[in-house]
Amino acid sequence: MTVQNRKIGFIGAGKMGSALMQGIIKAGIVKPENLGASDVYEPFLNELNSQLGINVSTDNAVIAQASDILVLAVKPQILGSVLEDLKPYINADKLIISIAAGVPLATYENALPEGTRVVRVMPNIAATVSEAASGISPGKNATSEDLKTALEIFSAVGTAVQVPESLMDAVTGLSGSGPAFIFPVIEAMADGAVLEGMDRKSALTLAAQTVLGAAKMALETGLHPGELKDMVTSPAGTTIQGVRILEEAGIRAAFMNAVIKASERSKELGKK
Ligand SMILES: NC(=O)C1=CN([C@@H]2O[C@H](COP(=O)(O)OP(=O)(O)OC[C@H]3O[C@@H](n4cnc5c(N)ncnc54)[C@H](OP(=O)(O)O)[C@@H]3O)[C@@H](O)[C@H]2O)C=CC1
Ligand SMILES: O=C(O)[C@@H]1CCC=N1
Repeated sequence: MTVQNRKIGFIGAGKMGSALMQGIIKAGIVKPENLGASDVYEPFLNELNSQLGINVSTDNAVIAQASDILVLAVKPQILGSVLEDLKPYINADKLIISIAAGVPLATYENALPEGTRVVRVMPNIAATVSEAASGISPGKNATSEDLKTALEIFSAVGTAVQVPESLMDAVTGLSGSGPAFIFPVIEAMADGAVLEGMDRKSALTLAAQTVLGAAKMALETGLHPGELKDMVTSPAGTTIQGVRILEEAGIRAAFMNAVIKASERSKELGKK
């Protein structure tokens, strides 16, 4: 069964919930009238209703009851109380997809009625432009059809891969948080060119396209990033000078540590 004729509801229509809704509508896998969202902030819901044509409510119960697939997109810190509120409206006919950082599948399975089908997903904000990277782990009651459904939804907004749940915190630290590690790289590289005299707009365009092009080469050639770096660094040329500066600044350790720290925070959030 495809998601085409199923009703998908979002509990929480903040940054990630609305990014996913935009991406899903853009991909055309669900009609706006089959999408719904609830949130505590009404003006934002009204904006989503007028921009995307989706159904909205400030009452989570309304969206939960109307949905076949319920995407939980609230902060991990308030998830416990949201699950308590939702419990009366959940049964084994509904598929629950949660994108909350850190929270293990067992938390949902224990808090919701026996047999509830849950899939845990960690997407990223690039769903807005159909380029999300998502990790997906099905829970103990999820069927193979449920996994297919989750893969269909998250592949429609980018790339989605199944991962064992034990790696979901690593996915969170890497691709969930990762866009925020790369945006400053784009900004800082552009700053360098601005310092050299380039206008800000051209500098940002060239910096962002450089990151996009490098990522595309890594994905499409399948070559090791070290080999790709070697293709740019001419002997006694410009690039190797820049590479030395980055190595002196400890860029590799900094990025590794950022991913590790974010993964650790994801683990911590799951324990609360
Ligand atoms: N942002 C990202 O890049 C990513 C986020 N995630 C996950 O997505 C989830 C949402 O994150 P994000 O979108 O950034 O957070 P946001 O704060 O932007 O969105 C959460 C929304 O839920 C609303 N809300 C608060 N309480 C309730 C409630 N009881 N019922 C319904 N809605 C409520 C919030 O309103 P208010 O602000 O008024 O409290 C807010 O609009 C988190 O669990 C996060 O871990 C996963 C991957 C990437
Ligand atoms: O920062 C966070 O906690 C969320 C999860 C991954 C991206 N944003």
